[in-house]
Amino acid sequence: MKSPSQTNAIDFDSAKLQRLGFGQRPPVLERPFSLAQLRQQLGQQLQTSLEPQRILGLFFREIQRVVPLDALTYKHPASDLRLELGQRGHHSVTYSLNHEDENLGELIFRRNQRFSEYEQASLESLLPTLLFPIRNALLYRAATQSALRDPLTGTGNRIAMDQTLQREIEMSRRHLMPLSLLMLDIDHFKNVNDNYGHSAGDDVLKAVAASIKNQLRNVDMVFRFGGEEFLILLSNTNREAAAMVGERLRFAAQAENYKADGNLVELTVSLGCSTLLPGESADSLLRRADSALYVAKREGRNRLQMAG
Ligand SMILES: Nc1nc2c(ncn2[C@@H]2O[C@H](COP(=O)(O)OP(=O)(O)OP(=O)(O)O)[C@@H](O)[C@H]2O)c(=O)[nH]1
Repeated sequence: MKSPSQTNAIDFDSAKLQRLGFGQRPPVLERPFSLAQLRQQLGQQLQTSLEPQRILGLFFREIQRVVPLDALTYKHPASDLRLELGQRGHHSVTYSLNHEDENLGELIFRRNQRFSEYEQASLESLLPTLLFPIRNALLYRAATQSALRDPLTGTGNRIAMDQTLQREIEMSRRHLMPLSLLMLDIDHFKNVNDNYGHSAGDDVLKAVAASIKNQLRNVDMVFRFGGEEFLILLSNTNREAAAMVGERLRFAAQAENYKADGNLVELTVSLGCSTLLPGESADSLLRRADSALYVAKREGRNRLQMAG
């Protein structure tokens, strides 16, 4: 039996998505459109994606058939998720999404005109169509994130780092933007374990990761590279700017008092920094940062070494 060609498969999918209103061009919004019709349509459409951004984007677009809006905000702090769609508006109505005892986030509808009671009732009757799609999307997000996170420190793990580094290198080439990398290692970390125990060492590792994340704009670019080693990817950052970030991280680590088994410990970190060269591979970029880190250690620790 001949298997369907890829072209056929794509045609079928796009036709199906088109019928559900996912065409490339946004459909002309027809009004009036009954609430019951819209509820039915949303019930089908919203379950075709597991991405919160996509689900809320569709919801935001479609509900405007019955309630014109200027903006929609969705917040789910437990998933570290905040999405903003549209512009700001003076008036707002807020709903908390709950399913049984589970909090599925908060939705804020905004616009410059007051919401009438009828409009609020309409929104309330459409909100249930979001519950299961959002719940599935949150579960999916949690599952994919846990596969990509280091459970101890909450930073990205090695798999996430490999994927992100490759993607950032491609972006850097395509958009002709610099890309730098910092490799950070805690100095004499073995002493913390030896003096206070492994579990106290774990607490210190968590605190160091938190201190690194506090100093950075994009916390999604911090990865635990090895035991007490972290890797920080700095997109659109040249050598000089990366050196400044590296020094900032070094000062922050030194300024902080870490708690190990109830005792205050002072720590320093050493860093190696490399900036992507034309045509350079991910391996080579990592190797150069690692060699620079080795030099920083050899030359006395608590320092930043730039790769040559
Ligand atoms: N508590 C804890 N310790 C870890 C973990 N992973 C690695 N380590 C410890 O990190 C220490 C690393 O020690 P070394 O590689 O000798 O380096 P160091 O003592 O930091 O010294 P320098 O890097 O040379 O400044 C070892 O004691 C490891 O057991 C972890 O997940 N938790």
